[in-house]
Amino acid sequence: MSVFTPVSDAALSDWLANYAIGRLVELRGISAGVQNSNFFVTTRLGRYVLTLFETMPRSELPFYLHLMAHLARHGLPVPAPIADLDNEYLGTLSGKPAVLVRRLSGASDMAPDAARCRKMGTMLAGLHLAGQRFGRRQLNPRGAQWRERTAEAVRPYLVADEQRLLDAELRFQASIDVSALPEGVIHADAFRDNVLWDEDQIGGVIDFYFAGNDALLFDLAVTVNDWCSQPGGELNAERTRALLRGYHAERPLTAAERTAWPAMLRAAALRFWLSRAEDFHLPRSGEMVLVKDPNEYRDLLHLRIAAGDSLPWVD
Ligand SMILES: Nc1ncnc2c1ncn2[C@@H]1O[C@H](COP(=O)(O)OP(=O)(O)OP(=O)(O)O)[C@@H](O)[C@H]1O
Ligand SMILES: N[C@@H](CCO)C(=O)O
Repeated sequence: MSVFTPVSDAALSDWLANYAIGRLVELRGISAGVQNSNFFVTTRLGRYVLTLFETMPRSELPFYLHLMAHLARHGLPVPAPIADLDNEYLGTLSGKPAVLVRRLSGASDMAPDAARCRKMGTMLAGLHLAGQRFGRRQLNPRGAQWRERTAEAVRPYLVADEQRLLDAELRFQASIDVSALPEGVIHADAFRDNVLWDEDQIGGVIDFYFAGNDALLFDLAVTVNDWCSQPGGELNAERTRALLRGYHAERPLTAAERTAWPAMLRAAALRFWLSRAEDFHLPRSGEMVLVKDPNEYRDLLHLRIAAGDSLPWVD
């Protein structure tokens, strides 16, 4: 369920009077997604998605909206926000911060083949290259500081083996020098369900609300862990190499990134183990988070540690 705050046709019609996209033709709630209220909106001039932000503070939203506008200006298929007649992206509807973005075409593919993984690598490099010139900066909200804080909060809920794994991994990650890694704005949640395929092209990359500045390689690791893991969790070498090659052809990976690759795959696995464990053990009242299985990413972390240095790379 993803419509938490209702919007009536009448309220939306009034709101749209301050936009240049024509009168309302159809309003329909979207049944996927767990963070915000989303609606498909058709007007006389086109198709859009209306998002009402349920929990994110209004002050944090301009970073994301301007990032999406910036990436869209660079030709990437991301949801460009629509400005109202006062030239503002962010409005208020049903008492919530609200934005209209362009509706993109396609559907997600939960079993992408190597050719699609390669295209995803190309897309991620494009996002990183365009992001280099983005004028705003915000640290990855799920970066190193968040990791420490969240680990402390969820640790009491873990069993002894899990606590040992967590403590050892936090020590390991704290020992990694990331200063030589190229950094920039990363999507940070480019899972398969956030990418829409239109025939064999990527029609959309959505859900930028975890974006921030961090090592670009971390984004690649998040993406590879989700796109290229086999059912047991081990990386599929063909798909991993395809994704990395697609990326490398656009933004060549450096020697420092090669060295840091195993550690980044572990950092990415830890990040999603922690966020899922937090959602599971410490659900915040008033937040409607669909809890995904934390054990999947705990087990992925075990596997990446066990793999040591023998993980697929571009070569
Ligand atoms: N710009 C867009 N164009 C086309 N479809 C979209 C767009 N934005 C969202 N959708 C559709 O709405 C669904 C829910 O959106 P989204 O994933 O952003 O929800 P959310 O609740 O904000 O985030 P989460 O994925 O964390 O639950 C997507 O799976 C997709 O089908
Ligand atoms: N991609 C996240 C969900 C939040 O967007 C996860 O799988 O835990």
